[in-house]
Amino acid sequence: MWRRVASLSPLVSSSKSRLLNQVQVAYGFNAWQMFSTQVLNPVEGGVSDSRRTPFVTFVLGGPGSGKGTQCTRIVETFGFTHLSAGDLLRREISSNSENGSMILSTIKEGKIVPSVVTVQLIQKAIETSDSDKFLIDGFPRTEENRIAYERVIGAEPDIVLFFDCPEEEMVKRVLNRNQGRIDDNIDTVKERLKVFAELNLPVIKHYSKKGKLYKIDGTGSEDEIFERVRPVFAALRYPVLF
Ligand SMILES: Nc1ncnc2c1ncn2[C@@H]1O[C@H](COP(=O)(O)OP(=O)(O)O)[C@@H](O)[C@H]1O
Ligand SMILES: Nc1ccn([C@@H]2O[C@H](COP(=O)(O)OP(=O)(O)O)[C@@H](O)[C@H]2O)c(=O)n1
Ligand SMILES: [Mg+2]
Repeated sequence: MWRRVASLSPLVSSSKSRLLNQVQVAYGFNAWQMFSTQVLNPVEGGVSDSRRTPFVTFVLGGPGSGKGTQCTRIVETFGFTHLSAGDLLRREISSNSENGSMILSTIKEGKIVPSVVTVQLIQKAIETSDSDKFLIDGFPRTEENRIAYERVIGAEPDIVLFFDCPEEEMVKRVLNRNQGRIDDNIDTVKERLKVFAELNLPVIKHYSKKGKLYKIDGTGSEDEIFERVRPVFAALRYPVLF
């Protein structure tokens, strides 16, 4: 059995602020095994207590809500490894993989790439990293994404951040993003907002019900928003983190 002890004080669930204490999370025998920092050592007499599973944060929010920007800040301050689902998919396009043209047209239309593709990319990125704490940004976008991840990885995320931002502000930010993205145009943004409301909000609701959701006000300056994010991570009492 792979065990982890974490004490969390989430600030916000869905609508009301409430204090939660997640004291122990125990996972079964699953894909996280490969993250043990020590392996069974018959010479020294067994399994070390320092075996750990990675700490996973899903980072959600509509297009332009500031997920990537705040992930960069969390990485700088708390040392997480940032995995952006969108970046992984865009990398697949540039590497001319067999799925490249399908991914390109899906992103162009503002639709969602089949979960099997995205989950495989995330799984590979996790497996080839020696980090033990990940921010998975822009994933899961749909209930199908979420269920596929849980099935393949064999675990739920530890916490979920949701950047809540008015549509008007998100549109403004995306149209000013200037990163040469094929989906940063008004028509695709409209579709992405629709997809967000229809398919991503149910995922957010799911994690809210489970007491894992931290809803962050995504308006204001980057610094102001980070000051809302900081306490979430500062409150973690998890030996792997600090
Ligand atoms: N608080 C903010 N105020 C204004 N612009 C922002 C803010 N946070 C991020 N941005 C800008 O908005 C755009 C979208 O941010 P990004 O982090 O890429 O969002 P997401 O990953 O959620 O789509 C980027 O150009 C970014 O520099
Ligand atoms: N889990 C995911 C994440 C992104 N994507 C695709 O990639 C596009 C860009 O995702 P992104 O996370 O980089 O976009 P932003 O919300 O950061 O603007 C999405 O609009 C989808 O077309 C997906 O299909 N499935
Ligand atoms: Mg992003």
